[in-house]
Amino acid sequence: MTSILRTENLSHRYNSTWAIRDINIEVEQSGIVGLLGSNGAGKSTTMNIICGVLNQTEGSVYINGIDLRKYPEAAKKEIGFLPQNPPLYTDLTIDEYLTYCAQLRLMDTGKIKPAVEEAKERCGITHFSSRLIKNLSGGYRQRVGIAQAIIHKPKLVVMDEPTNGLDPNQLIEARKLIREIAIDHSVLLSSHILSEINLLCKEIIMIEAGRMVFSDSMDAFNNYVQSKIMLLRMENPPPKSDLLRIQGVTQVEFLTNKQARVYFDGSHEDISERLITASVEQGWKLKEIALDKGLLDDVFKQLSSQSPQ
Ligand SMILES: Nc1ncnc2c1ncn2[C@@H]1O[C@H](COP(=O)(O)OP(=O)(O)OP(=O)(O)O)[C@@H](O)[C@H]1O
Repeated sequence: MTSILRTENLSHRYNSTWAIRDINIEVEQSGIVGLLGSNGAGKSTTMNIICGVLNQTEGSVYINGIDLRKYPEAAKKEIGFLPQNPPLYTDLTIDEYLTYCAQLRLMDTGKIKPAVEEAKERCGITHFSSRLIKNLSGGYRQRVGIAQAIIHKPKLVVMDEPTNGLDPNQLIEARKLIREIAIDHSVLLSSHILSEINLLCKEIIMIEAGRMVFSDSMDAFNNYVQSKIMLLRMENPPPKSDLLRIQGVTQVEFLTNKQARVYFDGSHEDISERLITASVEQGWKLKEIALDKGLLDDVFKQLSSQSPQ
């Protein structure tokens, strides 16, 4: 089956330095693929090129097998795009705005009204149809942004940091909506937050400083990234020097007076055993011991030094 998205050695420079270099992405027909990278890694550049908003310096983009550079109109029919700052016209109502977006997508006049109704229904914004966009909350504006991205029923929906800046309740709703959209569309979604990608995506592509450093399933990623940090919570913590005396411990950082981050060498099973034994012997009253995978900087360092790409 043809991949819905394939990029070949995608490279771009805005000035003399490359913003992205040799990005090779392949997205199959359904589900959510995450594009992870720190700020400035090249996520927006990659997504803008994939959506035909920016012309690449080198390389190719194929949407459902169609060369985007050669046949932009045909290829763009299959793409919906939610950029980092959704292109909302805030003085229009939701109905006016979505109708305008459908016209820009060159949809047949007779199909526009039902398409607007369907997109509103899917995004849960029907009850605000005649409300001006400027009078909507951030979460609802994001839904309108998603509605414009799916109005023409594209096969691929590209979302640039769609959960950025949402409050915790809006976040839950936005994730739910994205999962629903992914049932019958392929979704490529970017984030600089590893846990966000972990929650939503079945596959992950990671870029760092414009280069692809990882591309595989989320499970493979979690197995690949071996954390070298333990988080300990103790009722009666020892001094730092005692922790540093334990074989394999290389660094200790107290986050609160009861919680410590312990960096180690060797296997985590060995170090856990030594820490637990020391806790029993020395009476630290260990309440929690867990691997800490949350430090994206460490993951980047580990992957960029290990990856063959
Ligand atoms: N219009 C531009 N002109 C010059 N340089 C640019 C331009 N847009 C982006 N860059 C540079 O290209 C690199 C990649 O930027 P890009 O916005 O693609 O990264 P990003 O991963 O999306 O980051 P963020 O999450 O901060 O948006 C950065 O070094 C950035 O400074």
